[in-house]
Amino acid sequence: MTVRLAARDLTFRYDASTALLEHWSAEFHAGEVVAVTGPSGRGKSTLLYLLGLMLRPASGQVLLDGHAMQARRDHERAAARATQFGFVFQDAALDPSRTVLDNILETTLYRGERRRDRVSRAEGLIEQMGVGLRRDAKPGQVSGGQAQRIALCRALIGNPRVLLADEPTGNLDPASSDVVVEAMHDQASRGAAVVVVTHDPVLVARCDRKLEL
Ligand SMILES: Nc1ncnc2c1ncn2[C@@H]1O[C@H](COP(=O)(O)OP(=O)(O)OP(=O)(O)O)[C@@H](O)[C@H]1O
Repeated sequence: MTVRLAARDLTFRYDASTALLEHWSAEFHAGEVVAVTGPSGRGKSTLLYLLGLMLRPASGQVLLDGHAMQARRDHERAAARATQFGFVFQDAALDPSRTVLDNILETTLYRGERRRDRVSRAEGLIEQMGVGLRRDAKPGQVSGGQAQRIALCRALIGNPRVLLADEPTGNLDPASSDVVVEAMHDQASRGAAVVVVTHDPVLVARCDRKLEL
């Protein structure tokens, strides 16, 4: 199996306090959906930020397709994030001043694709996720569950090689959760490594593997 993303010997602390992660290693394969579980406050979201190149560890490496990303400069890490990663934040983190459609399109702005093509892909995703919204709705007008699925659309539209999702089914009923799980497996079947932080046992059971933090 191809190792898409690897953590090697990661140590991380926010301040002088005890380390949240200490010499932590794991591999995430192309085609695989991995659940990360563990008690609240253990550092699961932090791990996703490290894997997603938003934080730098005190020591250790994150490797994307075998390339060490730690020593790269900020703009190179940002470029990798924009082109290779999709991220679903725990609170969806939609921009309230822009429409749902523009929130989803945000990550595709610099890809040199025609707007018409990007819009039709976004609309396909909105439909697939069963969000049931006018595309000119603003995030203030959507429910928590709709916001989560919109955030997933935004993460998927760039066809990421790595999809990192923090509690993506936290606000969802079982039918909507199902759609989200299917979408994550679809992305894995396109060759992505998918890492999902969750407390939801139903979601864990539908992942290929579980890592306990
Ligand atoms: N920016 C920050 N600065 C300082 N401490 C932080 C920061 N972000 C998180 N922490 C602390 O780090 C610890 C781990 O937080 P994190 O959100 O990674 O845990 P988690 O396992 O995802 O928790 P939950 O399951 O409740 O979402 C917590 O004690 C939290 O208070």
